[in-house]
Amino acid sequence: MKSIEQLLTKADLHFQRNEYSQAYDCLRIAGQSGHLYAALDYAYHIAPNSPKAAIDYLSALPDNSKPTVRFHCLLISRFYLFKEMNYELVSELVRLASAGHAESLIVLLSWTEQNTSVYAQLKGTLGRHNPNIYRQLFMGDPNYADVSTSLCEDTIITTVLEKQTSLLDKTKTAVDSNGIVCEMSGVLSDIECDYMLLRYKSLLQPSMVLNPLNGNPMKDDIRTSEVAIITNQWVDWISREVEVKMSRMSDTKPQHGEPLNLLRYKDGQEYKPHYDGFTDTQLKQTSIIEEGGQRTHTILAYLNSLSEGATHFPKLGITIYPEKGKLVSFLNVDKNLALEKQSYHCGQPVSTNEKWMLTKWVRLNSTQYGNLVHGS
Ligand SMILES: O=C(O)CCC(=O)C(=O)O
Ligand SMILES: [Fe+2]
Repeated sequence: MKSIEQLLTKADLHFQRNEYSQAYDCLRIAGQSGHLYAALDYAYHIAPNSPKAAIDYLSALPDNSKPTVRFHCLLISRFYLFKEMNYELVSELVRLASAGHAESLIVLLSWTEQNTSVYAQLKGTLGRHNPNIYRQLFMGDPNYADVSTSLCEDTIITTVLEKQTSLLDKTKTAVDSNGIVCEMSGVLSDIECDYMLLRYKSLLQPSMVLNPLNGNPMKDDIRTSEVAIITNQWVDWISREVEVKMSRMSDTKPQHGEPLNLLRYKDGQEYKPHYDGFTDTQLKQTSIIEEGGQRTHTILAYLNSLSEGATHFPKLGITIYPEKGKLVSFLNVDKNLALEKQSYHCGQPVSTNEKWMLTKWVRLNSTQYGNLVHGS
């Protein structure tokens, strides 16, 4: 019988030699011997193709009653197995939240209207159990001290399920007569917007664009913002939820998405007029084809509201100002998959304010990222 440390060292060696199945086998056993992160790595490795097996594996661990283990079972159920929030799932999330589990509380808060008693109860529970996370998310608002009642579980379950139904019933509005650009307000909750910004801002780096000649990322004056690319090692429940909302709104599949980009523009930064779709030269490059082919759609989400820094489509004469929680989607190609010339657009410069947003570029086919994060 090997120790956990020996198993992890062995897994590392296999990873270095690209021997993935042996490496994950070591993680599986290390997980069963009590190493939680090895167990989660293994579970997320098998979840895209075998979500049920991933949940069974986690549920059979010796520490299967730990909130973290239960939370990840629920996450796998929601995004890989059922692909929706159902009654059982929300009730278990509420039980974890009642016990003070921070991530469960944040997920539930993101599904709840502000200024309601349910919101105040969830906020209070987060403040009491996780004061540091509370302070970051609510910027020091000390109001939770007023709310001392315990969570009213049935009301929370009903609230979350009703919110899901109301979001599914929402319809997008075409902004131009051909429906190239569409918008939908109030899709992301304030908590989702604030959380995405706070959680991922530490990953910000200068933005890149793809070199039209060889497809390699490069710095260019055309795009001066900073960007955080939320790759699969950083995704969590909230970021996946945002992606699902973006894909519903644009009638695309979450599996076809590239990783989300979090963008920050400040001090005159901008994204000059450009196409998101690839040129014919870029489409001949294997790296682009392998990763799902042409970028057919773009979905933007604004994380704050501004009266500058609009997204502008000069050929369509459309100007959309950032509005917190609003999604905008547009087509980068026409019916024949040729570049949609009308999709030419820019992010206008900001002067006095910071502009925070998310961009999702969606490909014609599945991406490796999409399958890993949303199942196959
Ligand atoms: O900043 C904007 O409003 C547009 C961003 C954009 O065009 C992009 O990320 O592709
Ligand atoms: Fe763009």
